[in-house]
Amino acid sequence: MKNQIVQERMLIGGEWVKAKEEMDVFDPGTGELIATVPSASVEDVKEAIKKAKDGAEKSATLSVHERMNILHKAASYIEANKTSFVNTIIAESSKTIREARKEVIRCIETLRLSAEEARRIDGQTIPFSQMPGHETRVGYVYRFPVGIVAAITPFNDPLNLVAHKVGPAIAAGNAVIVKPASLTPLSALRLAEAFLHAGLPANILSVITGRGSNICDPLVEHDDVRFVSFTGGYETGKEITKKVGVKKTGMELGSNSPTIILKDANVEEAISSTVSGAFGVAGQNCIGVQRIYVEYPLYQTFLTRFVKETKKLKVGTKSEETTDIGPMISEKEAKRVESWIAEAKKLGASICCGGERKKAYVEPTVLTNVPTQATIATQEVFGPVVLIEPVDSLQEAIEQSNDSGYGLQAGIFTEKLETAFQAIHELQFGGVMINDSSDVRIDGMPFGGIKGSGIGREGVRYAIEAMTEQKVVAFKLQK
Ligand SMILES: NC(=O)c1ccc[n+]([C@@H]2O[C@H](COP(=O)([O-])OP(=O)(O)OC[C@H]3O[C@@H](n4cnc5c(N)ncnc54)[C@H](O)[C@@H]3O)[C@@H](O)[C@H]2O)c1
Ligand SMILES: O=C[C@H](O)CS(=O)(=O)O
Repeated sequence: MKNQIVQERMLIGGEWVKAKEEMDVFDPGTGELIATVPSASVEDVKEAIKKAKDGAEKSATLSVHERMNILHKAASYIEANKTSFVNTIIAESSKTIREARKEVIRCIETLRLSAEEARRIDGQTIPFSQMPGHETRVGYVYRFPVGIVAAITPFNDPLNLVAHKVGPAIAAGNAVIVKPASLTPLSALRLAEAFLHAGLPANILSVITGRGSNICDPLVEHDDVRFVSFTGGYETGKEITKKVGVKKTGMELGSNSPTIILKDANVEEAISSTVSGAFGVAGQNCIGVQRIYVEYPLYQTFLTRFVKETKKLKVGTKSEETTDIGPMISEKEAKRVESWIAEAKKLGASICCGGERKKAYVEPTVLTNVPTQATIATQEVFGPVVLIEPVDSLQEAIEQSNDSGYGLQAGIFTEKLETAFQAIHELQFGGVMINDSSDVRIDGMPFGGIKGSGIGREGVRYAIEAMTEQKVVAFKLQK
């Protein structure tokens, strides 16, 4: 039986509204139309900002325990409706049922962390008398909310990466306007429902659905928006930074993450971690393993074992428990990855396994001997493809790893502490994982990259810092 097509509404202030135009949402695995969402207009954006001004005043006056209570209640609502949230992620995104369950659990953690961190938004006293002439001054610094946060989010984690912006924004006493990915907007709408059930006052949260720049430009350019929190591709981030003007931004961008396997590595651990890191979410993971550098004595053994494990992965229907890899987010993206593989092969690369595409599904693919001028060697593939190359030494592995416009996270497998510390010091990334692949994140850690991978850090406490301003207060005491 064909799924019922749900005509969704978007949340502006405290009201669920339609727009003059609608936008279709498809299941990337079947190509079926699963819902329509409003395609917001510039007028809708302006209305959301107007409502958010009122929301920001309300949010700032909420006590810390009120914010904590709302965040915990939202988390509990999601926990009580876990299956529904899992099914929404499966329907609109690339995720398998096992991947979707993990994301819902992480979203609950993110919101509970946000509640906890709300009680830790503190300041410090300033010893003014350190400076001659200021002996009679005492003072302190404290944090206050920026006001309105614009949150623009990507398709691959349609729930938890929205929570990583909404949770900290509310914990810090802000209003937040979310513009979710046009391909996966439904989970963000369900998250908004959770907050309304939790008693979030009207106008603090809006979720405006629609396409990219036509509604994002008026959002990010507006002077009343004081923090732009963007997660997405490098090119989009670059466009946004040109438009935001004088306001705080957080940029969580792309990567082509490396993992180094030295000859003293625990091979079984390395294989398990890098296979999972390379092909989770069909490779559509910002910290997914795209490049693996293996020290020569281990290279052939590692490559043979990696290919053997890769061939065991089941590509298939997202809702089946046995499926390891679902579809990419669209057939268009799958064709892009297919063309990058073809280009690498034409330039001399070898395909050890995979390489085939069927509609939006791409087989997990292992390439070797990839020329450095190949697109797939330098850009972010954001698909189920990994390059495995030999290196003569740690130094060569570090040089190859750093030879990238990105710098999000890297991994290295070695048993030697000195080697690990050399890699930690010399790898130019926002995160270095030891005896793990690059694909490691907990929701409480500082997360973000350098170079083309972004500006600033997310992770609940760090997002709260970015979504607040500091105010210094000094009292001049009477002598
Ligand atoms: N660093 C991180 O934390 C992180 C996490 C997840 C994904 N990502 C990155 O996101 C990318 C994949 O996600 P995507 O394809 O949704 O990214 P994308 O840049 O295509 O879109 C991200 C968001 O920006 C919106 N957008 C598109 N064009 C825009 C424009 N001109 N102005 C303003 N907004 C615009 C989209 O509608 C979407 O909501 C990858 O590069 C991935 O590495 C990074
Ligand atoms: O795609 C990038 C994500 O931020 C990684 S994680 O899903 O949050 O671990």
